[in-house]
Amino acid sequence: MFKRLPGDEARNLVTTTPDTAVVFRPAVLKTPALVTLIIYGWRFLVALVRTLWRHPIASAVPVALGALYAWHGWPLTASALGVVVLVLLAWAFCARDSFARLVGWRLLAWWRLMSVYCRHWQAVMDVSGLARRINGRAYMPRLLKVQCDSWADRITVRMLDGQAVKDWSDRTDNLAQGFGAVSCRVALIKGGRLLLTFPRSDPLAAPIPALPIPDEPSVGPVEIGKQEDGQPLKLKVHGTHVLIAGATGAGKGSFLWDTIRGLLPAMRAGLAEIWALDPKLMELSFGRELFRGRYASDPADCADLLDEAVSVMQKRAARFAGLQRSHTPTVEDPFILVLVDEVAFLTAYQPDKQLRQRISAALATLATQGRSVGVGVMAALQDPRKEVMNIRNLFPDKIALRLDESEQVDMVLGDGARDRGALADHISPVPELGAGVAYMRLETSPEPVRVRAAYVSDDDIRAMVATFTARGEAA
Ligand SMILES: Nc1ncnc2c1ncn2[C@@H]1O[C@H](COP(=O)(O)OP(=O)(O)OP(=O)(O)O)[C@@H](O)[C@H]1O
Repeated sequence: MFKRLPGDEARNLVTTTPDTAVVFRPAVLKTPALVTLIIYGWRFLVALVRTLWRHPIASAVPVALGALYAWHGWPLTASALGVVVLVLLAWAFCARDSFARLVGWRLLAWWRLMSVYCRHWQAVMDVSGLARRINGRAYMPRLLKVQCDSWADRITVRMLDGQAVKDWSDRTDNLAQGFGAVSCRVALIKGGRLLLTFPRSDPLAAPIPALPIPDEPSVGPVEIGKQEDGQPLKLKVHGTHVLIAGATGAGKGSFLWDTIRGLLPAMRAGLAEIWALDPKLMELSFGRELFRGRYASDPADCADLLDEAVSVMQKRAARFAGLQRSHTPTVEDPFILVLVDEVAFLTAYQPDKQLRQRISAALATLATQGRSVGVGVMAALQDPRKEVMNIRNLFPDKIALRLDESEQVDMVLGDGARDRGALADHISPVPELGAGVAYMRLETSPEPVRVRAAYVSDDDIRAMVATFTARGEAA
């Protein structure tokens, strides 16, 4: 009561529910002034000790300067302050990273705490409906900590007793607007504590040019773009299956071509093969020479290629049985990535029922048994509905580019993904702003991550073909 409504205010409060005549009048307990003073004194002492304990250096500097001023007057204090500032500047100049880690981000966090979060906390909590007033008493979620890095502010919050993560994830837009950020992400740290992430800048705002082809042959994770915190986006393709969904023009082709690009050295070394299915005849045909004959566009040929992949997979499984439980790529048993552009052409829109069933069965077999023997599937499609792609749950890793409807987000990324901040239906349809931008949900982490794939242009593909095919090697 003291904390929220000091003095005599509480006695004047009357709360009524809007639709009934029920009236709450808080019971006011008169507290002696001495008790109030002791409570405030105790709180002050606790806060002081906590500050000294948590920030010994930051506390020591003003104390030392104050002592210097008291004993030696302002000239010596001003000189000492100047020295401190110079040392900090020299540190920032010479060792930027350590300065940022130990001083810069902490100062920024303090500044953001004071200037943004403390200042607007009560208003944002009240207006967004996350604070509660019961019988005249205010219950406010507690702001515990603010941390900053080069990309975002991360705020640790203690929820009110009885609140659910969903209460917060339903209000991410209110929180983002309230604190002047473009978006807000909510993640549970432990029971009752949440981490709110407010990005301050967007490293994905501009298209990313094609990344250099790696020097070393590797089957991944393949670097294909950037994550929203500015870190490289490395996509695991070996030992998993990846489903990519996005509306037309969302940039699905970038994910396919970035992956091919990253695997080129491994393909040249014989450690990887890409088997390409291109029923739309638009995307992968452009670099078909890269696939060394493992390319099909006609549905019947696609079915044959898939059956062949199943047969390789089953032979491997028979050889590996009892000897090894996971696959290591070798020239004899390379990693095979079956790449399917617009898989719905084969599984849903294919008029020949027999062919459709054959293709669906082969894809399901690969997706259920392939990853431990080094056969992976990466499939792209526009329409993620179950009628179109009934095996979408067999893909452990999922990527949602721009989608037309909010319900499609959970269809692609799994239940609750949109509540956790995967706003794939909000990605801009303007290619410069939104093409290649996606939310990715991996088997190993339920939190969707916003990413952008690098753009592999037609010229890049031509250069890849020229360098990595017999034509290029002969030249
Ligand atoms: N990663 C990217 N960064 C920037 N722009 C991109 C990116 N990927 C694609 N684009 C732009 O968006 C356009 C559409 O891309 P793309 O053809 O890959 O989309 P898609 O999802 O495959 O569409 P569709 O399903 O119709 O084939 C491209 O022509 C290009 O201009």
